[in-house]
Amino acid sequence: MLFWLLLQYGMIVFAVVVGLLFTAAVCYLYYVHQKYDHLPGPKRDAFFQGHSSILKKVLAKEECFAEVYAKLHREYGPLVVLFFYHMPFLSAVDPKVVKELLLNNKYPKPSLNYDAFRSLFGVPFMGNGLVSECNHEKWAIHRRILNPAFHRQYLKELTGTFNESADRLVQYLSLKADGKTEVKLIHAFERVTLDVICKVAFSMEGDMIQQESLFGDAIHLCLDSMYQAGSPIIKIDPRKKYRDYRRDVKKAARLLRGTGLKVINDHLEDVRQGRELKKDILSHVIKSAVVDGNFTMEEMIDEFVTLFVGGYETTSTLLSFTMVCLGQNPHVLKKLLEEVDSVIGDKEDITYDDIIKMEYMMLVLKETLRLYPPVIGSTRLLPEDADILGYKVPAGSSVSILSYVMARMEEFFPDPLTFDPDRFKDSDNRTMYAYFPFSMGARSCIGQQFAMIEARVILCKILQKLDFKLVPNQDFGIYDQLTIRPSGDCANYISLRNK
Ligand code: HEM
Repeated sequence: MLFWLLLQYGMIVFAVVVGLLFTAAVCYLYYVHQKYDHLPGPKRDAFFQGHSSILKKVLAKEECFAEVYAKLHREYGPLVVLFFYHMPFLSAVDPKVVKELLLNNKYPKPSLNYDAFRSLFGVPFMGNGLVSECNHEKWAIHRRILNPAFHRQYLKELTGTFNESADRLVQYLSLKADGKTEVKLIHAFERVTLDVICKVAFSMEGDMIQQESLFGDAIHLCLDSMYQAGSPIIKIDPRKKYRDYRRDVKKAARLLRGTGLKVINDHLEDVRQGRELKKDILSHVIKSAVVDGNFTMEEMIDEFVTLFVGGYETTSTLLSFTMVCLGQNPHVLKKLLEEVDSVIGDKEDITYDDIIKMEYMMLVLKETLRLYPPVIGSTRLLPEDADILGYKVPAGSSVSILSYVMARMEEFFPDPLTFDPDRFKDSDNRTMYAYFPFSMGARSCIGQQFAMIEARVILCKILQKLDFKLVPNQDFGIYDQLTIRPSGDCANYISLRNK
């Protein structure tokens, strides 16, 4: 009898607690909605999930985020808000907002957005490396130490290493250059950029181009899981499929950090043995850690993984999209080949001085980054209430500024969907804050020079020796996985060039 009374009492208490929690959640969500309901944007599909149909389509890879926002901005104007569950996501596409948010250090990166960079299902990943450190003072110390390693002057001295990797790529592609084999360039570029980052940044041994590499798969898996972090289900779903997924992601994160630990220990051993430090980017971190104690071991591993991830997929994506654009625009390819032949000719070692003469190639890369910026934009946190384009936006909001969307707007780039490298020859102030594939301001990409040197050396080498023809009727869409990349394989028929 007493048992039943207690059970009934317990159930009443439980129902009251659940009821209170539910009411609190409803009130909270109502309060959050009220704060943003004056902003433009589509109607929410559901009170709790917000714009869940959009999120579902994006996570199912039916649409990419950048395209979703591009459509919304066309419909609702330069400021748009979407709700994913209780979280408002604002996007602004206006040069004044870009300038204010990106060039002003008072707007930090929103820490919450970078949680998925720091750890994956509880296993450390990029930690508080340069990309994900949101405390400005802490970030500034590490950035100051790493800046010289990415300076043009320093990278100039490493052009030989870029050449060696590009030569290995040409060898690899030449083996398939029979004019009829479909070669998936996307994978070839992933291998070469992995090879470059391993050698230039970390002096790692081994040929990543000829060998199947575990690292590429590990990075893809980690990027995918960072992307999927938008869905809370994936973190807790007990079904085998999701348990296996979480296990594989954790294993991949451990592989990358474990490799970092080994590479760092090799460098530290050089210091202990009094040997000269290797001429690579990691040595700048090691020197600073040993001399000034500016990095702990965990922080060094954070930077290792950050550079590994940041430096590999972005540049391979740029190369893949460039080859798609060149294949689709034979007049551009012809002009570029003329430049390669006149500046490089049969030269084997491409120097920094050679590549800066390749002015048209630079325009081609810039135009590719306009249409296909691998990182679609940046996000900043408003520390206090702000007026954005005439709307009051509450403190604590995250506002995204999307290079992908702005660089495809007619008002900044006439006839935006046409691939026209010459448009950058005389670009004016209109485009100054509408084109920022490497972001802008203090938190802009540290690897911009690195990527552009690498891309030019690789393009020069492959165009010098090989002919490319896009395999017709393949998928030329965009695949969104945190960074964007071609949804197809960028398949080409390759033959040796007949000059
Ligand atoms: C085409 C190639 C690349 C593109 C389009 C690109 C783009 C970007 C963008 C847009 C950001 C800002 C991200 C944000 O706001 O959260 C960024 C940051 C960063 N990128 Fe790149 N990136 C490229 C290549 C590289 C390379 C080759 C490296 C390293 C070797 C690199 C390392 C980094 C790092 C460490 C940051 C964080 C910088 C900081 O906050 O101090 N990136 N990149």
